Amino acid sequence: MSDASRLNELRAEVGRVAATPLSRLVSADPARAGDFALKVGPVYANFARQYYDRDAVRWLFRAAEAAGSAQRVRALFDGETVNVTEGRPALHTALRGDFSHAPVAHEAHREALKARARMRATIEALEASEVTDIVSVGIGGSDLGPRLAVDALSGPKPGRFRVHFLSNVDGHAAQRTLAGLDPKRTAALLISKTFGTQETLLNGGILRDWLGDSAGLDGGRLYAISANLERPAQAFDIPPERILPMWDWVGGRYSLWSAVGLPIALAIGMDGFEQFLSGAAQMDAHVLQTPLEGNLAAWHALTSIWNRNGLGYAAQAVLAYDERLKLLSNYLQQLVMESLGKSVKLDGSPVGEDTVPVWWGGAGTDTQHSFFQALHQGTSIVPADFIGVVRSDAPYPQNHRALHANLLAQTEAFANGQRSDDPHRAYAGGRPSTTILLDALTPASLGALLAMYEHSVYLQSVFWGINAFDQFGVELGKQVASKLLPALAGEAQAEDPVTRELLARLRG
Ligand SMILES: O=P(O)(O)OC[C@H]1O[C@](O)(CO)[C@@H](O)[C@@H]1O
Repeated sequence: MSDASRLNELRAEVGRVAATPLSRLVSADPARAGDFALKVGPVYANFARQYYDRDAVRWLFRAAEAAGSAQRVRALFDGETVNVTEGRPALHTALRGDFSHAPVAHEAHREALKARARMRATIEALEASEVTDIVSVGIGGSDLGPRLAVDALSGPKPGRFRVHFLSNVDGHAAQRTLAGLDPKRTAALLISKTFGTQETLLNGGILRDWLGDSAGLDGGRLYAISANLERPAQAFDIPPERILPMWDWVGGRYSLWSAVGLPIALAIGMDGFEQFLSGAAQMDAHVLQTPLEGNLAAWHALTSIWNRNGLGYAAQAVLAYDERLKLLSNYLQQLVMESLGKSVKLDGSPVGEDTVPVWWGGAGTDTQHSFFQALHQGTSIVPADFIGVVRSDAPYPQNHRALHANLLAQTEAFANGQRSDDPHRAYAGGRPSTTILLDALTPASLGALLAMYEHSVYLQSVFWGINAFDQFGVELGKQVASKLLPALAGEAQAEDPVTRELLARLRG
């Protein structure tokens, strides 16, 4: 079926469904409250408040089947060249489990195990040293996942190490990160798949100089994690035993499961990191082995397609009702928007449908007091993923009950709205949401949740026929920035007249 006829069919489904308000769809079919829900290990997800009905869901699964979803998932796990524009596989699943007999995937898993052994040895060496603080230097995929997991999983009691993150090229970031740290008790991890990223090289240089002589060949407190094993040695004199590998078959935003996750393992221990991987592997096994209709990632992906292409919603919110998950939306922004922010298909032809919506979010209940007004009464409808945690280890049960009350209240209010004779006080309702609940926030449940999102992203890319694993869109800005560096130093002029004017202002 062509993209155009698929889109026409989808719109016909939407036209039929949208004739009935969301609240009435639910009240007419109350069994959907349980039927539109799945539980995979520690992750429960309920899609009953999405604005579709059973026939629409059936249509979505048929369309996903026709797009070859099941075969493409197998191809991902088998290490086929799913990243066609860069000619390589995307084997993040091999970092978590041995799912395939295909030699390339199997070999990748063996490499991952070897790297894990090196991570463990590195942690033991650091534990035996006087180091108390770790500064993780990296950006994008070399930062957001580890930063989220460390923030989410570090318990209330201090661990063996305090882990800090430095990403932004703005020198204030380095200044703030280093303030209060003792170079003699700090180790730095320079994390960069390419080891060519401007921010990481500049901040890495600051760390090397700040650590001073003791970080040199015999000091042992400057580490690198990279797929480029030569550059850290050349540019930073880091010896091979302090360079941990990653590989070109892992995308940056899918790399937190590799040695890029060393900050996580330092914060929660290597055993905790292994549990994080096991949780992801549990989700992998589910996604690989479960037919689409019972497949959590497929439900999530098809819901996103319905909201984007069917209902035409241009934004998506992720609202974590757990303070420890406040960085989840930052992480998902890169995962989703860098993967799906494409307008051409694998063969270079234009995509026939809209692709990724704008993803953003934050933590409830704070966000209720910032942007929820617009979500309740604004003219744009923004579907939302609400994430909650069933069991809390916080010592204030009354707060946890209040948190849950707010989570439930918001999804209900979004869906059902409330009539009023006063238009200012009326709530239209019809705002769709998915509620995702983790049994508890543990390394395993977080791993499973993030793997679910990864697979949802991949399945959306399969539906649209786009490549989820390249990111050429971010290159142009980098190229222009490097051309402008001489102009900022006063050694050249900018060609673009507006840039010239702004440059004059910036140079004072
Ligand atoms: O790990 P690296 O090579 O420093 O790249 C950092 C990030 O830069 C990007 O290439 C683009 O911003 C991301 O995809 C990547 O995660």
